[in-house]
Amino acid sequence: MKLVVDENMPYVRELFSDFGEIVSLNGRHMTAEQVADADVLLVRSVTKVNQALLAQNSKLKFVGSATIGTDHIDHDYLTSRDIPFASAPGCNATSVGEYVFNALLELADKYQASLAGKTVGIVGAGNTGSAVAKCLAAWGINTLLYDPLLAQQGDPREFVSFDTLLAEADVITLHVPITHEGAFATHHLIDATVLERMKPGCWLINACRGEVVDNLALLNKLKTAPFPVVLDVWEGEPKPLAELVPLVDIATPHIAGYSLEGKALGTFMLYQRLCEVMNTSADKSLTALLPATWYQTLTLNQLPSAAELLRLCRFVYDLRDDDRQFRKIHQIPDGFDNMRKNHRHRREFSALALVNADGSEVDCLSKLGFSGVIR
Ligand SMILES: NC(=O)C1=CN([C@@H]2O[C@H](COP(=O)(O)OP(=O)(O)OC[C@H]3O[C@@H](n4cnc5c(N)ncnc54)[C@H](O)[C@@H]3O)[C@@H](O)[C@H]2O)C=CC1
Ligand SMILES: O=C(O)C(=O)[C@H](O)COP(=O)(O)O
Repeated sequence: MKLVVDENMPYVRELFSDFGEIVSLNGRHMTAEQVADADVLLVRSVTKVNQALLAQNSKLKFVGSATIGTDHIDHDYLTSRDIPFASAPGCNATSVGEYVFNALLELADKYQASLAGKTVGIVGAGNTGSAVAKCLAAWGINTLLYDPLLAQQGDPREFVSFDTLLAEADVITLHVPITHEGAFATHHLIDATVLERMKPGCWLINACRGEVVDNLALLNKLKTAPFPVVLDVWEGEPKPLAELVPLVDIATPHIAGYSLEGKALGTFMLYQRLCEVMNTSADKSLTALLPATWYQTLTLNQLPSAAELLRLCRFVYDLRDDDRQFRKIHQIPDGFDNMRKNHRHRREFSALALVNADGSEVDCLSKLGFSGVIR
């Protein structure tokens, strides 16, 4: 069999070599000719999988996307061709949760604000929104959930209306798929009108899809009445609105989900699904592939202060490094994609084990709400 795969997918060879020949390609520029004789196609979010890409291929047996979002997939077309499809729901949700938590700590530090008194409005309470809520709950930070679809489905959590969210949230963080139709379409959910209705000085974080925020409206707002903004995703990726970048507090190139664990789990979930489709047993283990837990000696108080918590979070993942690099490269041709391709995968908190200088175990990470072995 021939497997055509996105070159930015870790552990593909370890997991898929038994199935046949692996051809790694640039996902953004994959062509119909390149996939014409593929038996299996494995992509990430930058490959549009549709009739234009697949029309020349009559032997495709499986398409997988190692991502949470599937807006790049023409599901109707795959169904019409009877081609099995799998994505990786939730694979990098912890990574997004930790990114947002780190971003909040950075903003609090920059503006000398306390997170304790803030109310964080989470738009979309699925896997990534819930991961954010978990981090915040562990620190006693008040959250509001807005998710009319889950509310309608009888999810037992408490939900608020969009009006309440706008009226009460000091921070709004976005965790919805990009959708263009229906009562709850998310395209430009945050537009000029909504930006005016947010509480003055409300912080805004977008780590879902760029088009959920009207970037031009945001630019105009920031020019006249600046407020704290974190953008991991941009309208028009890989070419973000150049004028917008200097006006936001933290700017990164769609890497909120780029923990090693999150990316690896995405690949692994496709491996499991392909094994099912091919009726073969999935005998490989993700744990065996991931590098060992790492250890570090840090001196920490039993209950870290906000400053100490920030130091700890920066030790695991220093968001400022990605922000600094992104500001340098975002206008260079291919800068956005090259930064993503060469991104040094950060580990999640679950991969961290800490001991105090005296050798005693540190349990403060459990306060963060992150699962994992703390030593
Ligand atoms: N920046 C990054 O690296 C990443 C971005 N993403 C993006 O984040 C999105 C969300 O991911 P998950 O939370 O895992 O998806 P999910 O499917 O678990 O949750 C999404 C939630 O949004 C809700 N929703 C849909 N329309 C809504 C609306 N108009 N208002 C409020 N809620 C609405 C749904 O009911 C659902 O509960 C993905 O679709 C993807 O586009 C996901 C992973 C990484
Ligand atoms: O999982 C998703 O959904 C994402 O947005 C991905 O983490 C984005 O990464 P790439 O698929 O573009 O590498």
